[in-house]
Amino acid sequence: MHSVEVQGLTVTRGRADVLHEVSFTLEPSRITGLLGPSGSGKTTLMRALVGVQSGVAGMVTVLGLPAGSAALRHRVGYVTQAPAVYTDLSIAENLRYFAAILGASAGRISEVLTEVGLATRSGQLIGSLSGGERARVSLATALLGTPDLLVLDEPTVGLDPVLRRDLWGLFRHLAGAGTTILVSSHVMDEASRCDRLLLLREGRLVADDSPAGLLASTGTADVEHAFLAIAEGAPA
Ligand SMILES: Nc1ncnc2c1ncn2[C@@H]1O[C@H](COP(=O)(O)OP(=O)(O)OP(=O)(O)O)[C@@H](O)[C@H]1O
Repeated sequence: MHSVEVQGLTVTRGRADVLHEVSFTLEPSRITGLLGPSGSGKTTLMRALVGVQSGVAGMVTVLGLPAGSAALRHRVGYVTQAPAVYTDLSIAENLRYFAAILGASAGRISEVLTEVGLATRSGQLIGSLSGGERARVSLATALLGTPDLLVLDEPTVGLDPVLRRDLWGLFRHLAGAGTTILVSSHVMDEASRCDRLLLLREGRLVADDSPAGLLASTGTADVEHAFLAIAEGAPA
């Protein structure tokens, strides 16, 4: 059973089509990496899955329902590139605010704080946190509702290698519990941590394969070179 099914997704932003006839599925318990150069349409694709993008044509079904359905609000977690948290509140106050909206319990707040490694910092104001810490608070808010689908837009940007490793460990743990994860990155070395890769180029899906399958089909040694091989071979 697919958790996400996208068929013929075309998105128009301004006067231009920024996604062209994109089709793919996502499966539970899998981490799918969404890779592509800046401007290739990664954020637009994620926004379409979450149901906050306008100008959408085609079919986007999430957990059996049309993307953006009210019933999906608790079941889909979305972490945007810019942390969506209130800087004049503490970590705990932010989480209490979002927990109230979602109907999540106080116990759940403690759980997510532990998952993102911020349990001992809950009283600290967001404004005094580092960028990486803010990103983890943002992730914690997305986890509050125990989502079945987690959509993460470049969650490891600006994080040091230890935090990046820890966060990928957390993603793997969540996938192990059945969560469907879509994570965008333009750091190609993170691609090898994914079960599957979607490569976007100029709004078109140019590859959909496992990391090993991608290297084998392009005869390359790493995802960066695989991407270049595909980009050079594909018509713009
Ligand atoms: N509000 C908008 N109006 C018109 N065009 C837009 C708008 N927002 C984004 N675009 C265009 O849509 C295309 C895809 O943008 P998108 O943000 O999805 O790319 P991305 O792959 O996520 O890039 P990055 O890695 O830099 O975040 C870009 O060409 C961008 O200029």
